[in-house]
Amino acid sequence: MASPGPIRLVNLTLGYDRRPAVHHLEGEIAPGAALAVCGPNGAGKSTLLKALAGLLPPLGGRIERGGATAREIAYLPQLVDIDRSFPINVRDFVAMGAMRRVGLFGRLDAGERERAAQAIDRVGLAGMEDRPIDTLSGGQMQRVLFARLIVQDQRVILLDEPFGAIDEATTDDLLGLIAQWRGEGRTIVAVLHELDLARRAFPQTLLLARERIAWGETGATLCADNLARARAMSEAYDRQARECLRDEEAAHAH
Ligand SMILES: Nc1ncnc2c1ncn2[C@@H]1O[C@H](COP(=O)(O)OP(=O)(O)OP(=O)(O)O)[C@@H](O)[C@H]1O
Repeated sequence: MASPGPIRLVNLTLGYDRRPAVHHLEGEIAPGAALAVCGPNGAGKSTLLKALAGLLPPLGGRIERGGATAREIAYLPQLVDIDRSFPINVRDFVAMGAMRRVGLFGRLDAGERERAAQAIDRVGLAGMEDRPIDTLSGGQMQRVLFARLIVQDQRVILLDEPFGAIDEATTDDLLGLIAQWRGEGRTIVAVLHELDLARRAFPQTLLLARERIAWGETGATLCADNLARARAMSEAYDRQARECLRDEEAAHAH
């Protein structure tokens, strides 16, 4: 892999319909870092990941991707956002990770097929290659999604709540894979709700509550003081948003 530069967030403001959801973020993700993004519900964590993946243009500021294009970044959305009704089996779904190399309608050569088979084996799903993905359990589906990430083989990997609804055994297996990716020098950014997982497996954490509360070594970032500030910030923001909404409704009523 070519040696990449850091990912830089420069005065980054993100939002929807011109309404900011994340304000004036500044920070840097070093190549090979494993960064957890934590914070209350609605803090803007998924919004930040979408922007890093190039799926949401900034309202202000910018993201510098250290020489990589957004397409060279692998992104795993939340499981609930993935449409599983598409009729496709495990083998073909995992092989789709090779799309950037072979093109949308390109033929998979023996090397790519072997790569997909190895990835399925690595996540512990050997023997399930022919299963349609809509018949998988939540944990099995998460393993399939990680297998597709292996095939994608990108140096930056973004994970939105990868351990959301999965049991301890699956979590441990997937944490093992993340450790392997780190050993290979890849950069990992993961939205995590369980702070203990961040403390266990991610040396760096960004604590987000619409803005940066803290960003640094995980233990120090997730101290009681910072967590209380994040909660207060988030509650104040929600209160303010509700008041704005009331004002808008009142304006409409007249
Ligand atoms: N597609 C959208 N259109 C409009 N507003 C959105 C959209 N997606 C998210 N938002 C708003 O942006 C804000 C941040 O949401 P986001 O999903 O990034 O938070 P989060 O930290 O990931 O939350 P959670 O922990 O609940 O998943 C919220 O107020 C949310 O309602």
